[in-house]
Amino acid sequence: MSKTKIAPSLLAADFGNLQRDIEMVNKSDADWHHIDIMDGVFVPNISYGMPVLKTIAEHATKPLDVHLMIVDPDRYIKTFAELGATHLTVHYETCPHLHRTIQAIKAEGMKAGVALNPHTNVNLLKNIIKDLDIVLIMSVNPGFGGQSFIENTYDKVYDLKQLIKDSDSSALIEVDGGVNAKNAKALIKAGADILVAGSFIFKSEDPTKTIQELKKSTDKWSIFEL
Ligand SMILES: O=C(CO)[C@H](O)[C@H](O)COP(=O)(O)O
Ligand SMILES: [Co+2]
Repeated sequence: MSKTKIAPSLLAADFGNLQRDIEMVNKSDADWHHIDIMDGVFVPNISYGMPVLKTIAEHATKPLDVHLMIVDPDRYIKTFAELGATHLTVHYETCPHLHRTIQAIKAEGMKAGVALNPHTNVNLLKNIIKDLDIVLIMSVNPGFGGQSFIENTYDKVYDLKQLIKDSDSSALIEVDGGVNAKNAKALIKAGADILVAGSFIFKSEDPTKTIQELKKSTDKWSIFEL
């Protein structure tokens, strides 16, 4: 059984059929629902906000992995907890008091994550890595789905894995942006634990099958390596 988690990004879902797409994920081999919140300030795009998240939470049966691409995320930590987020990830680039932010997320009973933009060095997390449940490596510039995967992500994942091991941290590595069947295995080999995929899943002919195949491909790889 693969330990790799698959988190379909609802950003690529059909919003006219949101309930249908959430239920597809519920019944699939996916592990989490990935929810992208964009504010049009930190990133040049606005996705959706609280009323949509409330609807997602009403229909979703798997953990809600919320990825905040917003300035001053501290203002909304409590609200996201009340709406049902189980995992809350903030961007390193938006948090001048990152330690305080992480503690505030945990105090609300959620798992805490930090996301890094493609240019942000993983070693900047050295002094907080033991406090983190997740580090999300952006493999595209945040703000839009459907972009091409940035190739230096493999090295970043590998470096982060070393940092996690050296620090005796239990943080999981999540990779987000342009993930597909072509890069999934190499990402896991580099040390990724969670793969987020939006367009690759929802724009495919049979999203349920695509999730199943993505999950299976990570499985096969681990068996092959053992
Ligand atoms: O955080 C994100 C964008 O900022 C999305 O989660 C990500 O882009 C997933 O979509 P895709 O797989 O289509 O790239
Ligand atoms: Co995301």
